[in-house]
Amino acid sequence: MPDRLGPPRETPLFKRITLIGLGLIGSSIARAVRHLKLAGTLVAADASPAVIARVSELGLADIATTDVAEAVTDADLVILCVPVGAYAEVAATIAPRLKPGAIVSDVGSVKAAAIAQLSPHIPPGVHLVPAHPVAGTEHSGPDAGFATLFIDRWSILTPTDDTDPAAVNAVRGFWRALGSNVEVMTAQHHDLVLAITSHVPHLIAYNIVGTAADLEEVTQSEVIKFSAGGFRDFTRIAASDPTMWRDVFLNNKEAVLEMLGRFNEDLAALQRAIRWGDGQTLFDLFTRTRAIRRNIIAVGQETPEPDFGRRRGEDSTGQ
Ligand SMILES: NC(=O)C1=CN([C@@H]2O[C@H](COP(=O)(O)OP(=O)(O)OC[C@H]3O[C@@H](n4cnc5c(N)ncnc54)[C@H](O)[C@@H]3O)[C@@H](O)[C@H]2O)C=CC1
Ligand SMILES: O=C(O)C(=O)Cc1ccc(O)cc1
Repeated sequence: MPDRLGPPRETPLFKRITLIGLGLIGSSIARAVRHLKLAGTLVAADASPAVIARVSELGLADIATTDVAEAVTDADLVILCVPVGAYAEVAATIAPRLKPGAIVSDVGSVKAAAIAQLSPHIPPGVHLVPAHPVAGTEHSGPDAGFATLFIDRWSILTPTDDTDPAAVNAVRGFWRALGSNVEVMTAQHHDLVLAITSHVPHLIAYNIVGTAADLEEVTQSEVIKFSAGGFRDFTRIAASDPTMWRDVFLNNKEAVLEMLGRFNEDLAALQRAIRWGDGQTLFDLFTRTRAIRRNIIAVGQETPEPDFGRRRGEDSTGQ
């Protein structure tokens, strides 16, 4: 699988791109946009002065500012890369400064709530094209980003029926340039699929690490000391950003609760199989799940072993 971006473009895709939020995802986009010369001018805006100082030190943008409203002036493409809980505030701040014809997009992990929070603020003549790159790590902040993050990953676009197809195509072209495969679906479908493939797995990781930590007292600290591979993999996921994940669960409530209901039923069936010594049920499930893992690796959506979220080039300790 290619782990490099292609050569820089002769002509930029957009005259002016503004990224709002320069953490893991925003700074990864900034690095790729700079490398590929996708923007005539790249503007970076973040509410945190420390983040903006770091963006300037790292040379991630042509202009770096804490003035979010000023940052979108004359932008052709604005991408929100902030936690979903900050969307309404950011949208209200930028709305009066968006120029007609501009595209507003985002990278949020939930989509129906993203649209609900953004669309009331989008002025007539400005195009909202919600997006979600299904790529990331447990790290946060501008130092955590890397330009190859999106290569061979999926980016999902969730336009509404009213969205201008030309604007959807422009955003599709942007993510294709960053190396992603692009799929279009409804926000509701996205939220249901991601609830089971991403959100519930994170909740399970947070929960099992929390349960183990609570058991530390009775086991005299042996839980962490003797943690085997499986538990260690959960601790990586459970190290993910608390603000971002709080916002994901608060904003994809129905789908997560629906999937948790299914999960609890299946867990109860496994409990029953263990209680009654029904080895066949356990064996059949474990055989099916092993095939799923092998298939994921075969289609190249995963690095093989042992830590599927690590950056390309990192060793298995994530260093
Ligand atoms: N972390 C991951 O693996 C992935 C995250 N996402 C989505 O990307 C978005 C950003 O996540 P990360 O980059 O991981 O977060 P991060 O915590 O690394 O960065 C977020 C940045 O937003 C800034 N920010 C917060 N509120 C703001 C406001 N009101 N105005 C301006 N700036 C503000 C913060 O100062 C910070 O620099 C989230 O919506 C998340 O759901 C999507 C795919 C993967
Ligand atoms: O680090 C991991 O394993 C992830 O699952 C990263 C991730 C987190 C949130 C997303 O919306 C998409 C990808």
